[in-house]
Amino acid sequence: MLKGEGPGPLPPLLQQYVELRDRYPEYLLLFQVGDFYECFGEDAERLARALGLALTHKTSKDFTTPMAGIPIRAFDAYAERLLKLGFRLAVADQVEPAEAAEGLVRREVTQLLTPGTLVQEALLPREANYLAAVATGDGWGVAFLDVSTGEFKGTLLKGRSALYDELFRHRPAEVLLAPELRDNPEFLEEFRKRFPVMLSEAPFEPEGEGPLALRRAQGALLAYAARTQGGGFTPRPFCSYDPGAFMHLPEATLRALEVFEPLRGQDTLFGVLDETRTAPGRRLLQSWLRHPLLDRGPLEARLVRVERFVREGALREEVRRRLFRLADLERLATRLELGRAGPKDLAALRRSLEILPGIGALLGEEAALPDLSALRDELRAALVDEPPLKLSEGGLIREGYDPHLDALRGAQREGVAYFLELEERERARTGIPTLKVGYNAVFGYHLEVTRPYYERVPPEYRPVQTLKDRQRYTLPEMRERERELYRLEAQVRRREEELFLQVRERARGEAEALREAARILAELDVYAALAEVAVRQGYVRPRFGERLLIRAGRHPVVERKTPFVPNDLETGGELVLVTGPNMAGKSTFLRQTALIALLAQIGSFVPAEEAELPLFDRILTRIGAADDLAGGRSTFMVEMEEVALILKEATEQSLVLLDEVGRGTSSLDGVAIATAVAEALHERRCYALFATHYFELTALPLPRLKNLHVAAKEEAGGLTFYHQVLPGPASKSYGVEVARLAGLPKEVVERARALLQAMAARREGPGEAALERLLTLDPDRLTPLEALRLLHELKALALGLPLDTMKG
Ligand SMILES: Nc1ncnc2c1ncn2[C@@H]1O[C@H](COP(=O)(O)OP(=O)(O)OP(=O)(O)O)[C@@H](O)[C@H]1O
Repeated sequence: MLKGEGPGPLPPLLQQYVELRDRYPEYLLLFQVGDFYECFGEDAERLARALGLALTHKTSKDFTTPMAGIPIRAFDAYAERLLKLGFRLAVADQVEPAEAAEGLVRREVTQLLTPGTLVQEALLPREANYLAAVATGDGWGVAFLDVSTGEFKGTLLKGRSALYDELFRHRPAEVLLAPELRDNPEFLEEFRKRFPVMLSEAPFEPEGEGPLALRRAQGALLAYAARTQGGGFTPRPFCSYDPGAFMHLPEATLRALEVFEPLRGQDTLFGVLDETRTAPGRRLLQSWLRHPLLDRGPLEARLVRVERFVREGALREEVRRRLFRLADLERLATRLELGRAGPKDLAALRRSLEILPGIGALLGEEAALPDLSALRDELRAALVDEPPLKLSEGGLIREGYDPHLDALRGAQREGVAYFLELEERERARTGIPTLKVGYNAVFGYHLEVTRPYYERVPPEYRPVQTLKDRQRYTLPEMRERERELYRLEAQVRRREEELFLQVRERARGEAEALREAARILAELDVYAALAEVAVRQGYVRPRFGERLLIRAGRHPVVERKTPFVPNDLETGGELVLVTGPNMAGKSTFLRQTALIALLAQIGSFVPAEEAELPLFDRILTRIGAADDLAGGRSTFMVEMEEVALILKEATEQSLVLLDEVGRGTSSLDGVAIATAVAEALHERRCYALFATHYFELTALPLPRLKNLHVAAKEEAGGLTFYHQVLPGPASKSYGVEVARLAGLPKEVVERARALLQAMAARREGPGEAALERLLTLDPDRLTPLEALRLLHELKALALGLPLDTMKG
């Protein structure tokens, strides 16, 4: 029931509201009343709270209820906020003109809006906008649907972590979980922490082909899309893909390399690369970054295309200039199919089709664009230059397109001309110089006479309205003419609508060709964008081979902000240890190597003077302070889990980056773990870069160990960082020096220096000291307490620590 006060029955308007609202219980119903969308009762309170709106009251004779609303003209902005706040929206519009209604205006729900099923350009992000569904069965089935483009795909995965990686790659806006997952509190809790997105419900009835889990996921997506799109929606054919066909980029890697999202600051790899000029191009570039290729053939093919645009600057510029004016043809094709394309959409389509042949001519064979000139000509002939936003506004079909419409408009013009002439005629006839023909919504056309001339008003004038200083009249012949005009107006509107729908139908028939054009143009856009970045930033075309050789490599994101010191790397799959003081640039060096590899495997040029790279099957990373995403686990625990996964997955074709593994525990454990991990990586024969503070590692007796260090120099004023990577291990750690630079209190720095010296001295022979102490005592004469104290003492001696640090 509607929360309200008063004894009476619900007023009819609210009755209608409640009926519609109850049909969409999971949605917030926005109910059109004139120029506003209103909510009533508790929903009004929710709406007002969410948007910070004033809450008013709807009051009728003996009923009152809270009311809050948003103006329709500001709908997009409010809807976007509401969706972000986690609302699903049902929009109930008045579906007949208020004048035509007998009693209450008819209202219907015309749109259901949820974050994962949007097709409204104004509400959509520029990225792909996925709805995902997850089900279990013979594995983990996950399927994705982008309603705005019709993209529909999915895959069967073996385990939960693969599922998380796949979801993380696609960043769905909304997720449907099968009942067995939704009802599993442990799964649900973990899932919600990792993916704070809207979870919605749908039946998981199997649809399509393939393993059961995948069919169930597909079924859920189709059911949900059918509900929100009102049945008119058919996705593109389902594409079952194999994540193993692409380079494996786990969530940890995408995060650590800041591919799409910054860890700190705002800059990302995508941000640097995104010189695309069209929305489909932008989405394609994102998709390439999520799915780097494994095979040389297609990569070389991409590189050839990028190289052409690098070499031919004028061509690149010209193509990019034209691409800029293109509409999002991919999403437009979907709106055509859904019957949701408006006059502006068709105008944008026309503009785009006018640009197409020019691009085709510039590129020749390379852009085999479908011929859409017939549709273009049709749109040119049919639509006025600047059509209105809404079909109902009228005035969108061009003169000369349809003889019938032209005839109606001709008659309409004559009708209007009659009223203009009427003014002249009646002035002459009555001798009233101020006589005017006017129009208003209530009385229609009328004759207006001011007070001084009342006496001259002829008897056949029929008064319709009296104002302070003027009277309004009508004539029988005027009434007739007016009715005729209305009739013509309605006919014109109807005819325009008919013609518009015909043209839209024609365009809809070309939806597939439009998608094809969009696909080709998106690729062009990405090639041109990658070339643009390559030229601006001085990238080179990478080669693929056995060695990992990078000459004068740079970090593509860091180099945009600071003067960058380029660095070299050459390895044939050795374990490369990188040492050097904190802040020297070890992490940056590791990251830039991985970013160069990633860029090469999407077919991009890379920030270096020369680069030869193996085709990596995966990039695995353990870098930086691990945020505990799933909650409850310590930093060290997360770190070890990541290392475990790396050791499990790394192959000879993998690029592995480890940054300071073992930091999160005691230093002895840390060294031990780091050493064992280094040995295991060495064993795996993967391409590994291992940055560490443990100098013990640099001397490990491993045949394929290579030491590099990042140079720094101690000078009078402290440390100078050169950010230069040089052969061999670093000479010492400089940790205390960096601590001083960071502003640790002077006395603490002094104390640390002293301790460091003491420990270094004792480390010469810590075993000796412990042994000596052991030999001087008689175990039989010790109390248990003394024995315990002694054990602490021995341990301190063995570690070379001062005794007073080991109390307790
Ligand atoms: N080659 C380079 N040229 C210019 N600046 C660099 C270079 N490498 C790193 N830097 C800058 O030096 C700073 C420290 O870099 P980074 O975090 O890589 O150091 P680190 O050795 O990994 O430090 P820590 O051991 O404390 O993690 C950063 O601000 C980075 O921008």
